[in-house]
Amino acid sequence: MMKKPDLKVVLLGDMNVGKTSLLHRYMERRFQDTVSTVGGAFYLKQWGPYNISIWDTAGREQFHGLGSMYCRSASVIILTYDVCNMQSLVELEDRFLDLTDTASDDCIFAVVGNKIDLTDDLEAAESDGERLRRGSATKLRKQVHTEDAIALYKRIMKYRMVDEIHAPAADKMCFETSAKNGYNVDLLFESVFNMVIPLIVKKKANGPDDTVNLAQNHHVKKAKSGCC
Ligand SMILES: Nc1nc2c(ncn2[C@@H]2O[C@H](COP(=O)(O)OP(=O)(O)OP(=O)(O)O)[C@@H](O)[C@H]2O)c(=O)[nH]1
Ligand SMILES: [Mg+2]
Repeated sequence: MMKKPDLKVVLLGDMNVGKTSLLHRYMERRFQDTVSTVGGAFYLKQWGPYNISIWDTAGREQFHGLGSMYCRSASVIILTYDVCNMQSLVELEDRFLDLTDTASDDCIFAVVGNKIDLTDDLEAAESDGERLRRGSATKLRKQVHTEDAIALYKRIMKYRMVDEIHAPAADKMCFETSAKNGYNVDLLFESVFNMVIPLIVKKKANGPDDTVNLAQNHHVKKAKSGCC
């Protein structure tokens, strides 16, 4: 019998930023064609003795109403934007941040700039061979800089009323990734998993009723099948 998840991780962000691709890369170790997500989907990840559910949400406006339900009791929210699209960062604050009101009080936030392979910013994001084959003329300009993401992270902490001294350091919680070539993808998920383990331990010590609520999961699944 499957054990119920010990905690919940939710990916949020505008359509087309690469949420589904990041999850495929992490869970299936590959980059493949995606279709724009309808409603949401979840994966289960075994992390040491713990079961973590990872929820992929739809960025499309029409599914916006589901967002706060997906975030309910979440321990980690991964806010994802596209480094070549400033508007996708702006949307995180304007459209997605208030959906996280339903997350756990001690929820950890990560801000993730995906598609770094499309920019010249990070030579490490591709191999020499790839760079030679492609040539550098086709690279896009990076529109969102690390400092923009760090500033957003700090505003998120303010919004959540988390004292900066108690929050994980901004530079540790802002990542730049490529679902396409895998750059920083494992680092992202492994960092947040390691960070929430103390929270799992604390929740377990507080008794089973304080862990992920089954009734709530049931609710989410019903909603999911309803809209697919
Ligand atoms: N170059 C590049 N393309 C990417 C990367 N990640 C995703 N893409 C492409 O961007 C498009 C959107 O990716 P998805 O993963 O479907 O985006 P999403 O955030 O799940 O979108 P919604 O489900 O509509 O919210 C697809 O064409 C992907 O192939 C990346 O790291 N680099
Ligand atoms: Mg998707």
